[in-house]
Amino acid sequence: MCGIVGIVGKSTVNQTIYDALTVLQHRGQDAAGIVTVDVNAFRLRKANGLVRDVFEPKHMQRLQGNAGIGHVRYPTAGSSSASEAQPFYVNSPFGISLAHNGNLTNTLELAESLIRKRRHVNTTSDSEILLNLLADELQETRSLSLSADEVFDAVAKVHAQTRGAYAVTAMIIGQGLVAFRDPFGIRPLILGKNETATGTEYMVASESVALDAVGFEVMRDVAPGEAIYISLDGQLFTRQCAVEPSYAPCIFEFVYFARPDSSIDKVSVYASRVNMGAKLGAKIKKEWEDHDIDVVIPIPETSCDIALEIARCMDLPYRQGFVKNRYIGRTFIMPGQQERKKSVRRKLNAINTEFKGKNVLLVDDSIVRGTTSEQIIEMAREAGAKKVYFASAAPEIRFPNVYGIDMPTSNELIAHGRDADEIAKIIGADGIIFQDLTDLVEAVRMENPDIKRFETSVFDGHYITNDVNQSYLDHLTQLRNDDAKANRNKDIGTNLEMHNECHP
Ligand SMILES: O=P(O)(O)OC[C@H]1O[C@H](OP(=O)(O)OP(=O)(O)O)[C@H](O)[C@@H]1O
Ligand SMILES: NC(=O)CC[C@H](N)C(=O)O
Ligand SMILES: [Mg+2]
Repeated sequence: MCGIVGIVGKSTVNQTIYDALTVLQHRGQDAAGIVTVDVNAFRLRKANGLVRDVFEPKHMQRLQGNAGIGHVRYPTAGSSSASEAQPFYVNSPFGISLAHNGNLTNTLELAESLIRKRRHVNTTSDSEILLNLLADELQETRSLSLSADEVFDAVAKVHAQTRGAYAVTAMIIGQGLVAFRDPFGIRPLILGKNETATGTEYMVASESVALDAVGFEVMRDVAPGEAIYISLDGQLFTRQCAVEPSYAPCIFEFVYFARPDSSIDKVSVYASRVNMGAKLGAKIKKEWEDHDIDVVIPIPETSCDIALEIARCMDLPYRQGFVKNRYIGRTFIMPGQQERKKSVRRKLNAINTEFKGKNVLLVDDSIVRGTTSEQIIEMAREAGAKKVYFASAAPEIRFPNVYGIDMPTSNELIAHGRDADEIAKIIGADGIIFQDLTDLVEAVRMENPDIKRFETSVFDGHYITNDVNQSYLDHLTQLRNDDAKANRNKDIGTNLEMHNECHP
């Protein structure tokens, strides 16, 4: 899940984009990039690493201009190479730079069609393909100065060819900023503004928290299939560019990805998590009527709001029994299983007194590979817990994700082909309980009943874009299982990469 941002401002935007990316860091820890438009040239800095490490003062000084886009990356296609960090750049027409959150599902088909059009894609990234597709459609216009309608026509043609999930910001030299969201709105995108003495500044971002952090006011979510165009002189245009748009936002944004202080599609992420806690608390009370739980303990950080509500519903004490090292990032979005495994104990440590002699209910937002739960249960026992129960605010994750979450192979999922008892046995829990899917959907929908459905494929195997079959999933397994990724990334660093980087 990456984070994207785009701004057309009235003064230099480098610091604003940087600040926005720092609050979107939870969406991608692998690489970061910013492109600004300095008169008629792009200024680019992108590299592997966290935002605070990628941009040194010397880079910031060169990122001049009143408009720009930014990206934080969590790779879900291609490799982790710095050359696949975003934004991507293509020189024709105009000069376009693009940042993408999501994952395309017809990448191969699109790559072939681009080859037939004599377009070259230099990396294995699906986002570079998306950029070339947009460029190719804009090329068709032949205008030297684009109208908003010409930009929207190009986006409509991109929609017609592209399958999968994509929220995009793209900067076109001499023209403006275009942002669009796939026809199901799988990935989030929000629009905001800032009134200044010299006019209105506009900004789009993955989450509202990015607007809050830089003092922009939220205008509204970008609708599924909709495109936003902001000319460099600051005029805002919008148009629906998809033929049959319909809301199906990814439910995992609410479970795990997004920050609780964000609002996505008019749903407060925090409120949806509290609702998840209420639903799960009610289920535990009903199904474990004679339970012997003494205390509810969250597994920081994402599950804290959920666990607190479970404790309240069950009339049990809530204790923060694990301390999180604030300098270690999110475990699940780390690139390899070894690194993920090692990081759990470096990240979380138990306060023994909260466990000694007690029956504890550990709460997490989700169990994906079981990396966290298995180790955390072991830690709870080492800290002296008598019994360790486990509650997951998401149902069993049994199917791969193809829309921008790196869960490409079912074999890596602990719940794949296993029932709750078998999962409890593997992670070493005395009992386990999962949220029902209908309750999870309801927990989010309660905050915005206008959303009729969500993208829930990891739980039910139903892929909203209707183009995902077993042979596609097998292909993905080959391409993106942990071993394949590790092999592919072995050469990184020795490869010659073609991207603009600021030399020391
Ligand atoms: O079953 P697993 O494969 O371990 O994945 C699930 C865990 O990973 C995430 O935590 P993470 O540490 O990424 O982030 P957080 O601090 O926001 O909870 C999520 O909140 C679960 O705790
Ligand atoms: N998580 C994402 O949104 C990833 C975007 C894109 N597919 C990449 O791998 O760079
Ligand atoms: Mg967690």
